[in-house]
Amino acid sequence: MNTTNAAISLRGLRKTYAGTPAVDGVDLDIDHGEVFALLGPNGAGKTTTVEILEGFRRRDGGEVSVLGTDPATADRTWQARIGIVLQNTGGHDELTVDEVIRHFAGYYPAARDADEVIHAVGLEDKRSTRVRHLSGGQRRRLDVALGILGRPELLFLDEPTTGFDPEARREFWDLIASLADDGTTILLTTHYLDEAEHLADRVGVIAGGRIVAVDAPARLGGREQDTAVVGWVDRGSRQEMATAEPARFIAGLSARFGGEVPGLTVSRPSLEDTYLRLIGASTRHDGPTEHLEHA
Ligand SMILES: Nc1ncnc2c1ncn2[C@@H]1O[C@H](COP(=O)(O)OP(=O)(O)OP(=O)(O)O)[C@@H](O)[C@H]1O
Repeated sequence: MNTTNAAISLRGLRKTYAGTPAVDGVDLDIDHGEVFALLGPNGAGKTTTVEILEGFRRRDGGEVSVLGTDPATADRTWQARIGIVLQNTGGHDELTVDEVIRHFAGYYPAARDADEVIHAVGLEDKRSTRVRHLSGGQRRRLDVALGILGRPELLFLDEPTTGFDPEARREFWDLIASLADDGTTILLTTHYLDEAEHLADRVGVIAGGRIVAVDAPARLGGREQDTAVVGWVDRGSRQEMATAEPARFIAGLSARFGGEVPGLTVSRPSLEDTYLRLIGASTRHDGPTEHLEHA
């Protein structure tokens, strides 16, 4: 297996539940320092894949290397190098935010400073609040705080901003960007396409347990080569033209209007359009998958 610069390397990963494949031959390399978003509809196999990488689930086939180690046989030293934010964590209801963070800091050989972490996730106002009194979004921030406490080289984030209000999501994105700047490798799953577009160096789309596309968000599924649609207003009526050469077309329009083009817009398929096309194509080939969910 080629693991030269890969923080994560998968070859032919397979997992079957009661004879039904949930992950069906996944090959993937994620580089050190990369932010990688795994996208896919409900039931696509994201959580199963990620939990195998985290060492929580056993695979039925394939090769897996995470930070140079097979998670199925990894020890505590390896565990201390990764950070995990699961979809639903609970517990510690009677402790305060401050107590929970200081308690878990004790488990790591070189934990981040508790105050620094509380500040990073924006829970300063809640440091003396018991966990059971936190809102859903605040609990999620606490989950993230616990995930980054041990200065992980590799951070797994499973739907990290579900339940966040828009401002909290932006703040969280800044936090992830700063962790990435420090060299942390990040694998996140999300149903928010804008989140993937904002944060990820590359995205992988998984459907029916198979990877159907991997690329930078701007290039996924040939997006950057897709036809652009130029819109404008001519004598009060909206016009549109699909073109592979929008700059040339707009130059022609501008000449016609003698300068500014009224109501000019240029649009290309959004990441969501591309994602839905990829998922749709996969669904048609593989039979029905479960419901789509996206923000
Ligand atoms: N413990 C389990 N036992 C049986 N089937 C399971 C188990 N965990 C997952 N599955 C099935 O495996 C498939 C993949 O599930 P998985 O949770 O990996 O999907 P996902 O992409 O994370 O979905 P979501 O976006 O809803 O979180 C689904 O069909 C699911 O029903």
